[in-house]
Amino acid sequence: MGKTTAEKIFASHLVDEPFPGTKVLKLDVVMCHEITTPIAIADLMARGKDRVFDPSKIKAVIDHVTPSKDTKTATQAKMLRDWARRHNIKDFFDVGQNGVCHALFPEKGFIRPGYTVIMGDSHTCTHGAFGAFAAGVGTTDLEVGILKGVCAFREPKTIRVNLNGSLPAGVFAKDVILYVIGQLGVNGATDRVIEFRGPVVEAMTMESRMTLCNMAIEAGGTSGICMPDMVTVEFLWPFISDQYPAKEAALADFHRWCSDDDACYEQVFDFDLSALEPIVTFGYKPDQVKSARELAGTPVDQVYLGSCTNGRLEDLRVAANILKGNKIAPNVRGILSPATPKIYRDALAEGIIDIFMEAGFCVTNPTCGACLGMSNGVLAEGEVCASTTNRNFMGRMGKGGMVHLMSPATSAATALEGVIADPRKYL
Ligand SMILES: CC(C)[C@H](C(=O)O)[C@@H](O)C(=O)O
Ligand code: SF4
Repeated sequence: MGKTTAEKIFASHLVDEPFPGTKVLKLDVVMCHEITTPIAIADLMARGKDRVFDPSKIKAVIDHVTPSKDTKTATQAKMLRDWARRHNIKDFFDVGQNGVCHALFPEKGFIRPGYTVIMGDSHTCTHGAFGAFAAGVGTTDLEVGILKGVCAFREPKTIRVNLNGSLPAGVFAKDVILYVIGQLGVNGATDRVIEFRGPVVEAMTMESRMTLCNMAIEAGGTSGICMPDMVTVEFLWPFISDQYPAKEAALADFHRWCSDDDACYEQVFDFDLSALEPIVTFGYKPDQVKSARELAGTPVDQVYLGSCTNGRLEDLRVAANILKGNKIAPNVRGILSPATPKIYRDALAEGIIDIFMEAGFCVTNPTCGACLGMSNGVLAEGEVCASTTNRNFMGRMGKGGMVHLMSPATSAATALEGVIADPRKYL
């Protein structure tokens, strides 16, 4: 019997099985940010265990609220900063170099096919786009990870989602994942790995695959996973070119992590996406989805472009193409947070930032900020935001505020009209 990618990673990283089904895995990367890691640090210090297993395998960033907005967030940032210095963690990203963790760490080339990755953050599943097993964990697991470089998991079963056909114009990875979550439901993949397969994924850039895997958790999934292929090799090539004689050799090496043809899945879904429309959420759960066409005309107060889901260069490009030469509606505020400094600078160099500013957008520094209602665009009570983020929970972007999740294209069209709009008319 063949193995899935997740099964291969579990088998190759297994160090112990203390109880049947509970597997302790060796970790390749432990990622840290300033909201959850300081809690782990404080506890480790209190227990006299202020140590790290391997500073080169720990990556840390201040990203959720940055630069700090008040004493509380400044203290969280300081705890992470002091800890990174104390333990000689070289890959630590502070104000000026920092960006949203799930965009920044892949951009730095920290993730490889076959890796095990944990972080005290639910959207860690994003990194599965590289063919890795990447899972969000709680404080206790994070502490053990930092201290010993291992983590215990119940081995998840894999759900295979075949994305067939090809995406029509104006339809993007975000529409695909919103549609998939709509089909699976918010608990449809609980404690499962979602393996994204098929021609639609194969045609996607790494950025789009990250958008796809990013929201696996919104269907309950432990990790999303895409098969590593030449797209993966091309993305990682600047970081691995000294390790392989040629790209084909890297591809052959990565290929061993792909699921075997005779691997066994708990469930298989087949979706033909050739007629998929732009998708928007309408309620307070990410599986409450309709087409942008059906929701067109719904008023919004703010449009937000950014986050670990859709704050990457290709997202900004798509939105800029729609905004170019136009002004956003007078009733909306437009906010753009490029996800990393590199994305920001590349967007500047391409004239994208100018297009956003000409259209009337406010451009913030790279940060999570508005995505979780902490800074740089918090909603007032009763306000509605069209957003490229991943969660529409009640009050997510501000107490009493409502969020409609959508693609960068749909949010750009919505910004121009001041009401939810179908982006296809701007193509
Ligand atoms: C702050 C952090 C723990 C949280 C998460 O785990 O997801 C945040 O990133 C979010 O998106 O709500
Ligand atoms: S951008 Fe939003 S979803 Fe992503 S890590 Fe930050 S707060 Fe969480």
